[in-house]
Amino acid sequence: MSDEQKKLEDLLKQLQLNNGNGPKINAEPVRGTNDFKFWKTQPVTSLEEEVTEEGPIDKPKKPEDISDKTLPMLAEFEWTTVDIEDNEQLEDVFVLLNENYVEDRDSEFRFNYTKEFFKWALKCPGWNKDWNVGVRVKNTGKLIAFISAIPVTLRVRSNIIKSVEINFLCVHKQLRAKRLAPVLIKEITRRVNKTDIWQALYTGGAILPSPIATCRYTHRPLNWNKLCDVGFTALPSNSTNAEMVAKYTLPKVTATPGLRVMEEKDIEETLRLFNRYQERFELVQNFTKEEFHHWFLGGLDSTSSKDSNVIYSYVIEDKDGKITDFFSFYSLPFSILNHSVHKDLGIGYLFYYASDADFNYAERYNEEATSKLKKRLDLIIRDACILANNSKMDVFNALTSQDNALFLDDLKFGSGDGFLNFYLFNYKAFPIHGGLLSNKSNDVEKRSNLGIVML
Ligand SMILES: CCCCCCCCCCCCCC(=O)SCCNC(=O)CCNC(=O)[C@H](O)C(C)(C)COP(=O)(O)OP(=O)(O)OC[C@H]1O[C@@H](n2cnc3c(N)ncnc32)[C@H](O)[C@@H]1OP(=O)(O)O
Repeated sequence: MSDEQKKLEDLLKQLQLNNGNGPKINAEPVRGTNDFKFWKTQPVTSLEEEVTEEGPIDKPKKPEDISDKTLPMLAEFEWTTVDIEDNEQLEDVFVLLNENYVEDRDSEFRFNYTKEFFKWALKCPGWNKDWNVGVRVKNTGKLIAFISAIPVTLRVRSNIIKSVEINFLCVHKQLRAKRLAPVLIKEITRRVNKTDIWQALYTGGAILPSPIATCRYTHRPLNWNKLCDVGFTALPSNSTNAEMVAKYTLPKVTATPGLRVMEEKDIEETLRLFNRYQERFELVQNFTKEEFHHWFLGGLDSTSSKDSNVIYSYVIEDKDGKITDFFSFYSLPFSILNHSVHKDLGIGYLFYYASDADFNYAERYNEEATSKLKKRLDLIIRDACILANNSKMDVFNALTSQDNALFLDDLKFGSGDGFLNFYLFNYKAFPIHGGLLSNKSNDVEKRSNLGIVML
């Protein structure tokens, strides 16, 4: 591995952003399902099993069959339902997450979760106050653990599943390995089951029984100089600074004719385009109009996440006024501690996109269809990088999901060390291709059949 690659790998290692425990994946010894004391008791597909039929694992239950009582909790702690509309309680959550969500990091960088980010992530249409579950120290009231659920409608191949997405599971660093996580998971399961929902989607770096898909993180440096300055990377010995800057420098102006910020009036047409694009994937989230509005135009109220620079959505309109493409990315920066000049590191994450470039072809893998879509995605995702850069983001992340493998190499996204596993709770499903070949490089030909992006 060259110096430059090594440095980039180091940079990428530090940028294992989503779900914190990504970097551990390679170090984990291989375990069998029986070694998972908690998970072997849950309705999940075991690691050894070959799925022969898709569908729920547990026998059907009714909400009345589920206990009304919270799970027992250790004497010094107590359950709390975090009211995320109360600024103080919301602050407790982001202090907990900012300080404890990401592991394996010297105390140089921290996620800079903001209230706006949480409002966007947790207050989606249909959100349930009861599903923001915390644990506090009885004496002091300090929040030491959290888990959340939001409602989603999933499509797994042709089956529509009313479900939840579980996210932001976190236990304070000093209280790790005390089996609190299984209690949090069981408590959120109880609360969700009480509303007659029996399936969940979740992701993580850790390998648990059993991933339905595995994707890899990729990262596109935008501001090489700053990434160097803050110690994320150093100048490779065989390159000049000018060469590295030239490699990653993007123009200020986007290239796609008709590109503009997505507006309220575009919602219906863009959702139609998006739904049609998503048909190609085997696992997707189905959005209602209201949900689409929330996830792509920001919050539900006037203090919208869009205005707070959390979610960025763009459409491309042709000369007849038809929307032909759309793309979106969100921002979740790091705070840089103890640096004299730089206080933040801007990080953009590719979210959803759609294009009609291959709609005239019945077959997704048709050579001409592939070439048209690749050309289009190269153009529009490059513009996404330009816009992210113009919005002061320093690096742009994408997974190997969706059709991403078509543009990742061309647009200079480097493969990261982290992998993200996708899991379904109480639902057996055949594996879904995550866009990786067996040697873990991008599968440019087949791309991915996973059409869902989780925060
Ligand atoms: C229908 C509704 C259903 C709803 C529920 C659906 C399921 C939702 C599932 C949750 C989806 C979350 C999605 C996200 O938010 S993924 C993000 C997870 N958070 C982080 O990585 C932040 C930093 N880490 C921590 O805060 C802690 O290390 C956590 C909280 C992760 C574990 O705490 P701790 O380190 O103190 O351990 P323990 O002694 O309490 O517990 C040990 C047990 O926990 C199992 N474990 C470890 N990590 C994870 C993990 N990421 N998903 C599921 N299980 C995990 C582990 O294998 C062991 O079980 P087993 O090996 O004995 O079997």
